[in-house]
Amino acid sequence: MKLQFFKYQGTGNDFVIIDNRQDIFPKNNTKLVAQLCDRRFGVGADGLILLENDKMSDFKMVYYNADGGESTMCGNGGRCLVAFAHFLGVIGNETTFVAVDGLHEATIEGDLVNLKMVDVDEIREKPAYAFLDTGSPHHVQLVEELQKFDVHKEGAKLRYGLYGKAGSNINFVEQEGSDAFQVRTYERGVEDETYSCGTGVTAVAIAMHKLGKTNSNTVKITTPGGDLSISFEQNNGHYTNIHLKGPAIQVYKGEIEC
Ligand SMILES: N[C@H](CCC[C@H](N)C(=O)O)C(=O)O
Repeated sequence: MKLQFFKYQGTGNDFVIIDNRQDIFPKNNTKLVAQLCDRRFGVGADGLILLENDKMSDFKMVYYNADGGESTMCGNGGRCLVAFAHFLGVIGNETTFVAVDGLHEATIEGDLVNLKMVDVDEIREKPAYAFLDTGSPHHVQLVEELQKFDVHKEGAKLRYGLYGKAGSNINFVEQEGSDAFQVRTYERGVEDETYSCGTGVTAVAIAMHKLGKTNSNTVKITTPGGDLSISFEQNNGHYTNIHLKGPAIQVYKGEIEC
């Protein structure tokens, strides 16, 4: 089968995106998804995303990690899918779409996509880290000298050790300023460090506010793949109106025999 795909990246978190409104993609073929994401034998990506029709909203997002398994919400992937839907003319500059964690509103202006994330009501605080779910599960841990930190080794230890089979994404953080942080993320389902993780930087921004490391409701996060901005409201420990904003770029369009 000849398969047309588009390659997108959001601050270096990269995706194979397929217009599946005609329901042509073999969704249960885990091997095929993993092969398409393989950086040697396939296109290469952190994940694969399907754009599908939805009766109640503009479109539906289906997300798969590079290991081929369908997974929880992808913030950077959601931003890239909004850019793709705009490119196809499925939407204008505003949209509401459905993903595995519910409805998401988003706006697009040029290359910048502003995506509303799910509310966060529970943040588990431990002495050395915080754990919260921003559409995907995230461990958030402050470290010294982040640039020298062995993210892959330490991330895998926590992902398989502390979080067992279900796992979690692991974010290591260094404070840069009163409302600015650097983040590097070990991503579940990629089983490696990615250049950026959208639900991850969202988790970091909220955890840093909860821990009192910042008093600002708009936080700038620098990742190896670029900068993202997270804004939110907070009342009695409940975080709402959470927005993840950053670039989402179409890299190329391709065709693959599979
Ligand atoms: N690997 C994540 C999903 C993708 C998250 C990330 N790419 C993002 O931008 O949020 C998980 O299985 O929980």
